[in-house]
Amino acid sequence: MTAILELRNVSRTFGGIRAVDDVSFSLNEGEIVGLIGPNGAGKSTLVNLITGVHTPSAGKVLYRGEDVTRQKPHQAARRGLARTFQIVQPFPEMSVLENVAAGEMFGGEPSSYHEAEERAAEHLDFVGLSHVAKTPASSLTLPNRKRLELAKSLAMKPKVLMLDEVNAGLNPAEIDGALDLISRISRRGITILIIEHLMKVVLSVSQRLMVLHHGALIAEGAPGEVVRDPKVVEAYLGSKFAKRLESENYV
Ligand SMILES: Nc1ncnc2c1ncn2[C@@H]1O[C@H](COP(=O)(O)OP(=O)(O)OP(=O)(O)O)[C@@H](O)[C@H]1O
Repeated sequence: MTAILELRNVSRTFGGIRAVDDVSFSLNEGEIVGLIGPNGAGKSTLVNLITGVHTPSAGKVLYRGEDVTRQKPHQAARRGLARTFQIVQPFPEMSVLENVAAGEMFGGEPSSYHEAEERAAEHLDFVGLSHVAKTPASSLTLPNRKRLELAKSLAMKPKVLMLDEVNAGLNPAEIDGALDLISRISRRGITILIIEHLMKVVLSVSQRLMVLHHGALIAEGAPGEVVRDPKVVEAYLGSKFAKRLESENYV
């Protein structure tokens, strides 16, 4: 398999805090990889390092083998390194369709605004929001805001899509819908890095799992092995919960 994204010994410090500590990994084209770890482990910082929001203090970020360590956020976006945000922030006054069309104008290089809206309508159809296309984004329910966030990121023509807690706050039926959508996005060939606190969710979609703790990658591999790793049980899962995941056949 070809690595689409690679981090080599990446660290990032903020003052005295080592938010990301000597992290190395690759994402292969088309994979869905889960990233888990306790609050403050460095997950969001890692995404910010991949999308050019922060520059590593040390180490390298490679995209398709090209050194992109010092890229700016707009350059990362043009390369197709896209993310969703934990706190969903659409342009509230604009309609759902206009929100996605804005993403197309920025990342999709349409020949006209009309074309941007046409493509935006296709993204809304894909995520199941056609029926609220003309509604102001501010009036959407939480699950639909999350779908809008995904439609906006699809407008950016992502190659690697980083999903930050897209299932937080959803009920089980809404989570099933979101997981179905993530699988359909993956089938388009988009590589997915999913950051998720809900273990049952991350285990149901991830082909590989990585665990961050105090900024360092403490485990990486097949989900079943990672969940049984004593370091991961101690740092994150707790032995009771890890056993429950096994007994309920999640791993
Ligand atoms: N811009 C910043 N300036 C200073 N410290 C920061 C900055 N961004 C992150 N940190 C610190 O880096 C560490 C890692 O934070 P980060 O938000 O990446 O963790 P996280 O794993 O995403 O947490 P959560 O699951 O709560 O979102 C924390 O100690 C945090 O306070």
